[in-house]
Amino acid sequence: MARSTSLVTVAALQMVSSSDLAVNLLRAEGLIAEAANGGAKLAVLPENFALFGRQRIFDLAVQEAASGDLQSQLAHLAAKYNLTLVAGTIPTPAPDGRVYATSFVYGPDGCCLGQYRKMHLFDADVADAQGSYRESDSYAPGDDVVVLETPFGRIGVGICYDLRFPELFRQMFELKADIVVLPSAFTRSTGWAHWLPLLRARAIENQCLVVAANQGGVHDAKRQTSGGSVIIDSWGRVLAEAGLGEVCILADYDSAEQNALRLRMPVAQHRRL
Ligand SMILES: O=C(O)CNC(=O)[C@H](CS)NC(=O)CCC(=O)C(=O)O
Repeated sequence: MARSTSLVTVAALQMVSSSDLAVNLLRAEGLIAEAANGGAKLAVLPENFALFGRQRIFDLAVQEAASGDLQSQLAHLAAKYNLTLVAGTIPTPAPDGRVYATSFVYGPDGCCLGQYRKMHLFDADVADAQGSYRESDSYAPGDDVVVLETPFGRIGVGICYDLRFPELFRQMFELKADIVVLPSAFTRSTGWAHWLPLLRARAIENQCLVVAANQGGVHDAKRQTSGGSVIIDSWGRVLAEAGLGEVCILADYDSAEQNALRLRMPVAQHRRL
């Protein structure tokens, strides 16, 4: 039977990134290839997929600003595998000497469709081996909400800790986002408690597809991430879900079904605030 034209296969790529850029890139390509083989037209990499850990982010940001080498490689991967690639995050220089956690999005022709800089920074104390997270020591916050037009829908981009701020996703909804992508590196303790319910809430309240790609494993003695990368439809159904480890999950996004839901229950028109 012919596949409905309203269906598009999407992928969340879960990694256990290390501080070895070359190895991380090879693994990312392996997962992108797997997504393409599964028919994916959209693939989402996790936060800090290319370089996990703080030591070399400034070097990489400066190097990237000078050469753009990593960005060219990512553009090339999108074109090679003929898909829209949400390239997790990489560090880019901020004017105050810190870096932005920047998510570049590439179309299947290798053109950069846009970029989003993480707005909410994870300065929190957590009951794990690391204990204290002070992301704003090295990262500067972005200022702009980003929703990008693609042939299969409008894509809103959020990153990790942003998930805890529903007003950001509401703004994406106002900008007519159909799909929300969320590259992440949730800690194991907070992720196992909050990741899935927060993601399902964002999908349900904004009637959108959510494609959340997390880190999922042990990165060093103090840092474990929670995995559970997931694709959730606008009804809140979990269409595909990972455990731990490096894995590609796939699901079909049905835009016709989502649009029908938005007509049956037009929450966008019912808002009072
Ligand atoms: O630091 C790195 O190397 C990679 N980046 C991260 O891990 C980021 C910033 S520390 N993690 C989060 O935002 C976790 C949020 C979270 O876990 C929650 O909201 O509960």
